[in-house]
Amino acid sequence: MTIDLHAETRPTGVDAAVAAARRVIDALVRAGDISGADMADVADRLNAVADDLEDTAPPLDERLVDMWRGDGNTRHDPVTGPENPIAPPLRYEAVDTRTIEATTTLGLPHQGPPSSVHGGVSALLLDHTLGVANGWAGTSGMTAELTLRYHRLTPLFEPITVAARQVSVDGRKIRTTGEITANGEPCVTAEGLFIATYPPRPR
Ligand SMILES: CCCCCCCC/C=C\CCCCCCCC(=O)SCCNC(=O)CCNC(=O)[C@H](O)C(C)(C)COP(=O)(O)OP(=O)(O)OC[C@H]1O[C@@H](n2cnc3c(N)ncnc32)[C@H](O)[C@@H]1OP(=O)(O)O
Repeated sequence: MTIDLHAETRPTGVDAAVAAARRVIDALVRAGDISGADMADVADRLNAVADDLEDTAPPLDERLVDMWRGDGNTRHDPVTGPENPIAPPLRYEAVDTRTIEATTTLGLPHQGPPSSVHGGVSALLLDHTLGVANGWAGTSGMTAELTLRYHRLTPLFEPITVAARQVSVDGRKIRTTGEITANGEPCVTAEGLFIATYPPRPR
């Protein structure tokens, strides 16, 4: 089974609220305590929003079933999910039948070294992108090993491309490679071993 690469971001519903939350996260990290904003008031207003959401949320098991409906890609993951405010979000394009890529620009919430992407964020983006490349190529699995090499700093504030390719499938062992590039230069390269299995989706 191959998967859809695009979880379209909708202009309404939770996607719109999640896009607003991403703006809030970015603006808070940007503002810090040297901003002129009244942060006590900001905290009150954000807590009021959270109170409203918590009061109206469905039971957790109901939401889990909703999140995992269908058999293909999901809308909630922390890398591409239009329903997840911690997702940048990446939007993949097919390069060929086994290779995908996405271009994005990250900002201060994902900072590690000064003006550079946190190494753990790079690992997150690559783990997921390798996993989706497997889904795209037709044989999915869970990460058993992920080996990363950080060649140079990955910049914030300018476009970076995250790409992955399924290299081989040998029984249950899936080997997949990937990279993050900026200006065509590799910043991080990845080699992954995935095992073809997946926990059952909540139904
Ligand atoms: C299948 C259908 C799916 C459909 C989905 C379609 C939609 C797709 C859409 C969107 C894609 C989304 C993409 C998401 C991406 C995110 C990925 C993650 O973050 S995954 C979470 C992090 N990974 C874990 O938490 C794993 C935890 N570990 C485990 O569960 C097990 O250890 C597991 C599954 C990795 C292996 O356990 P075992 O019991 O199933 O398999 P054993 O029998 O131990 O090993 C099988 C073979 O693999 C080797 N193997 C296993 N682990 C190895 C390792 N670490 N290094 C080397 N070899 C290993 C073994 O030596 C064995 O080899 P020999 O058959 O004997 O030759």
